[in-house]
Amino acid sequence: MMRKPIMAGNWKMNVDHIEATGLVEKLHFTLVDKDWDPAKSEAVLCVPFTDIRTVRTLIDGDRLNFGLGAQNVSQHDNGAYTGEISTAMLSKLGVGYVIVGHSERREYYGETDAIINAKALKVLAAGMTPIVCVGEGLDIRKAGQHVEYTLNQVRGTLADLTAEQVAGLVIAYEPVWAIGTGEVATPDDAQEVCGAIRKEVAALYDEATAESVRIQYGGSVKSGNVAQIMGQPDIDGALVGGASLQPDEFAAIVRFYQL
Ligand SMILES: O=C[C@H](O)COP(=O)(O)O
Repeated sequence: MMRKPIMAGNWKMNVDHIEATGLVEKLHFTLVDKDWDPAKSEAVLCVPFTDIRTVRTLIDGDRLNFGLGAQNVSQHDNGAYTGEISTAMLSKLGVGYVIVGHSERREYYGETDAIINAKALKVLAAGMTPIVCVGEGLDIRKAGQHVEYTLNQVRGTLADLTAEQVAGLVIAYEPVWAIGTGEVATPDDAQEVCGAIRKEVAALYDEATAESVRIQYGGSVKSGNVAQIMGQPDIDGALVGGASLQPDEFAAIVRFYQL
């Protein structure tokens, strides 16, 4: 089966809803100028909650070929969870993707595999696609435990998901030491773990599910290094932080698959 590549920009806590208008328009015009063919790859913007309405309106109004994503969601349906946002609220705004378990959520907000698993299940139940993040820190990498550590996160975060659900989701492998540091994993390093993730999905489910799930690499992806990383057999796209805030950079990354 041919997997459709997916390039997702994670704006993190940057860009207010006014600035979002400028960024989306610039990105759109850059891509249109360059004859981007959205049939060949998918582009998703994972924006702050406060930007969702604005970006949805721009996508609909200008018929832009971008998917819309959120960066987090509650694992609860509704109720007394001050400050939280539910899957129902997101899906009603036309959100299609939700990042769950980003390493920054794990590190600063204590999210465990069990919480991330609960969030992934809720996202799926609401008809959206989770982008489930996994990846090791520097100490684990130095100790040579990165593959086993990451696979353990995969097992924990995918618990109780059906084969059909896993076939449709996106797993983002982000070695924490490569996030926002300018330090990119080598193509072989990235492939080692992404290949192991696909094998693990085959072992947990079946070959067809493993062939279908899309696996992204994330960590200092830029227009200048995207080709090397995406050239690997088990890497189907990128989760891009810093470079997604620069329209020319992100447009070049999105267009990589049609060059
Ligand atoms: O979600 C995106 C990743 O954390 C990568 O961020 P970065 O491209 O700024 O290294």
